[in-house]
Amino acid sequence: MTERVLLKEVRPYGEGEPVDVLVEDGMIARVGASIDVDADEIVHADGAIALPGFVDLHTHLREPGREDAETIESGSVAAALGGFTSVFAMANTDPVADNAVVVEHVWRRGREVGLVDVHPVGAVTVGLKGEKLAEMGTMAKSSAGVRVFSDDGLCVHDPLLMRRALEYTGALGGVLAQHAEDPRLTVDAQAHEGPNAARLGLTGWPAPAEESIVARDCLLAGHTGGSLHVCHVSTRGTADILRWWKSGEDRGGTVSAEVTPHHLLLTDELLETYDPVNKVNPPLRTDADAQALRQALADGTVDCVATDHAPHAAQDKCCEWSAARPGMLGLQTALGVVASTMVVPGLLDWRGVARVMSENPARIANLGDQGRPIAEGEPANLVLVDPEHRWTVRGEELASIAANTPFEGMELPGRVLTTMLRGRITAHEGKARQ
Ligand SMILES: NC(=O)N[C@@H](CC(=O)O)C(=O)O
Ligand SMILES: [Zn+2]
Repeated sequence: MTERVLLKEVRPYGEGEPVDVLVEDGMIARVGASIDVDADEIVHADGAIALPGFVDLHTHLREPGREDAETIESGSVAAALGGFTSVFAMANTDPVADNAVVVEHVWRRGREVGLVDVHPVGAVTVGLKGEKLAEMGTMAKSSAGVRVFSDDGLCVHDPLLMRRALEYTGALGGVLAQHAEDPRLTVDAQAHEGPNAARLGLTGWPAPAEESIVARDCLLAGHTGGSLHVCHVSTRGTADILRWWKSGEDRGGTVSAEVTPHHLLLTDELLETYDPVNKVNPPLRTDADAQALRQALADGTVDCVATDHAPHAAQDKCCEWSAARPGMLGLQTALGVVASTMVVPGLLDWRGVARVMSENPARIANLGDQGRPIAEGEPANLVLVDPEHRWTVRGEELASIAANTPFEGMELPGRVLTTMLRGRITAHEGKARQ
């Protein structure tokens, strides 16, 4: 096992002159100019940017149940190659992660693979049915130590159940991640409700289906003192509600929010392709929405980026639009899309990227050893990024078993050179190291 790694010429947060970073026993032992010591491995970073390892609050790893789309192993490889050191594995597996047995399995398998910390998310309701609360306390007390709860894929839309869920997760010191989409505002929605969907004869999700749930849940978080995390914010109206919530007085409770890379970049103009690879929930919205989301991420209204990495087997994506499952790959393209939508136009600098891809998600999920400063005495959870390197996305070349990327053929800036988890290199120059 490598105990001592020397990173030559890195630029923490992309600022200042390159420095060397010595990593020993999982910790950053020294940061300074020209460190000259024996090491088990030397990484010549040539001025690459060093950031704290990325934390993804929203990943679908599909194990157990749909190992033909992704496994904890293949998803961990994708995560390490994407620069992640922690991922939160959503509960909509088969069987559902609504009990201690399933969350412990996911947690243990993640540890065995060892490329990224896999934190199982516990379901809020039994079987994701939205009827009665799952045994959240048992999942919290299990060896998996679940702290994030979500019925993601489905919305906890019953108001009393949501109130109780916020009270209960609050008492456990956890956070409730809501997939905000009121199913009673539409029937069989397939896209964003607007002229583009209408032209194709598709029923849509109206923006208020998301916004009304977000507004209600913010008020409930305040009333209960609970901790709400809004998954994949997709509309301008949601950003406005969050901005109102976060402005001014202390309203009680805590509200945080994530945006996906695809909602920052893509719009419902892609409906015209009629290619199910572009089908996702919440749906791709308008250009005005995407612009508002970029602004909201830049000004802190939306706290973080989360991938909503949602692999689907070919047969679930290569069919007619309405039969296709919603969801797209995201782990290996997240950095590139954030770089192109936020860094290149000057909306975020690299310190800002560290904030939205590592520090804020680590804070929301209460991870003590992630999203930490790059400084002596801190845990060595790091990613080295070459900002100049542009690469072309090829679904077949991604590590996921599924290949459903909406960014196929797109050239993205920013390449992950090295990912390091507690001092161990988990990915280097495009290869994971198990
Ligand atoms: N985002 C999606 O379109 N799909 C996700 C569920 C989800 O994140 O809502 C999935 O599990 O496939
Ligand atoms: Zn969701």
